[in-house]
Amino acid sequence: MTKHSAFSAEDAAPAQPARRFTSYPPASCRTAAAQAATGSWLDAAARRAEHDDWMEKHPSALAEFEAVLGAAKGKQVVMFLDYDGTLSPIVKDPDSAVMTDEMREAVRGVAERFPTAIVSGRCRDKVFDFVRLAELYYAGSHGMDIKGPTAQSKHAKAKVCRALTASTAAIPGATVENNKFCLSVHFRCVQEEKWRALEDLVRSVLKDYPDLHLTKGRKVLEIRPSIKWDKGNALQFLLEAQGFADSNNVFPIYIGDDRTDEDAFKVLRSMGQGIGILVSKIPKETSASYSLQEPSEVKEFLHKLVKSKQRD
Ligand SMILES: O=P(O)(O)OC[C@H]1O[C@H](O[C@H]2O[C@H](CO)[C@@H](O)[C@H](O)[C@H]2O)[C@H](O)[C@@H](O)[C@@H]1O
Repeated sequence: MTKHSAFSAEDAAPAQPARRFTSYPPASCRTAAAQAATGSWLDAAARRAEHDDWMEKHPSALAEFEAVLGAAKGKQVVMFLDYDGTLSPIVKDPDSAVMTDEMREAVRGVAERFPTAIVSGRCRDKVFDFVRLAELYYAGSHGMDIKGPTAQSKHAKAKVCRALTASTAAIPGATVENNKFCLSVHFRCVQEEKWRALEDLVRSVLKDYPDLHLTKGRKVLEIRPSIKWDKGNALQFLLEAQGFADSNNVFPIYIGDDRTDEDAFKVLRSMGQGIGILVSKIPKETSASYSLQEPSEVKEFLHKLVKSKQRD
């Protein structure tokens, strides 16, 4: 199997051997320096081994593209794409997480050939504003915007949004994002020493709202209604809505980077159909079968898929 070539530079073993000192530092420091260098080299080697092991279990969807195509042969590919960290890079300001025009064209190309859905934690309108492609299905608020909760829960959420905004104002850098049926409390710009305090504040606000629960994403606390409705349900709902319920001839491909995407990966595993692709540079516990390192590889994968359709 092809191993990942783009192993990150900071993980690589030091290029230089231990330096030679003439008079300074003294022998004891030399030993300490040599031990530190050996230690960090061993750490790097262990990290590389862990990464290689993970790549054996979750090979690159690009390197194994022909195998993916082989598995999809004769079946209807249905594409599911997470937004943040999959189609757009992770950035500090959630409102600036735009996708590039090249990525938009790649998604458009796929959507012209395969039924395609965006499944995001963001509210549907916001993710649509970023993607701006009319020909797609959109599932916002972790899929809740397909099967919307009641007006009463929306009202409760507006209240909790105000309460969270007020109570987290004391933590510099914390921001609250209203995702219509869900809320996000961002801490990417909060000093690490304050993370615990922020979580405690959020949890204390949520005590008054037993119908809401908290999950964690990439430097984000996500608050959602405690109903069994996640990206996995959204995937099943969208397959049914597109007429693929109980079909053996469907090959869903779900690409995502975060914990909430795991619900969709698990659904695919239990269906025994299609594949999940995790977008990650580092080894992570996942139910996805394949991996891609970053959004630029997602774009390349989408381009390959479009080309494969032209080959048919
Ligand atoms: O399901 P997704 O489309 O991946 O949405 C999950 C959350 O994504 C956004 O937050 C993440 O991306 C931000 C912009 O790059 C980054 O600043 C933040 O740290 C990440 O967690 C979005 O803002 C959240 O509302 C979504 O829940």
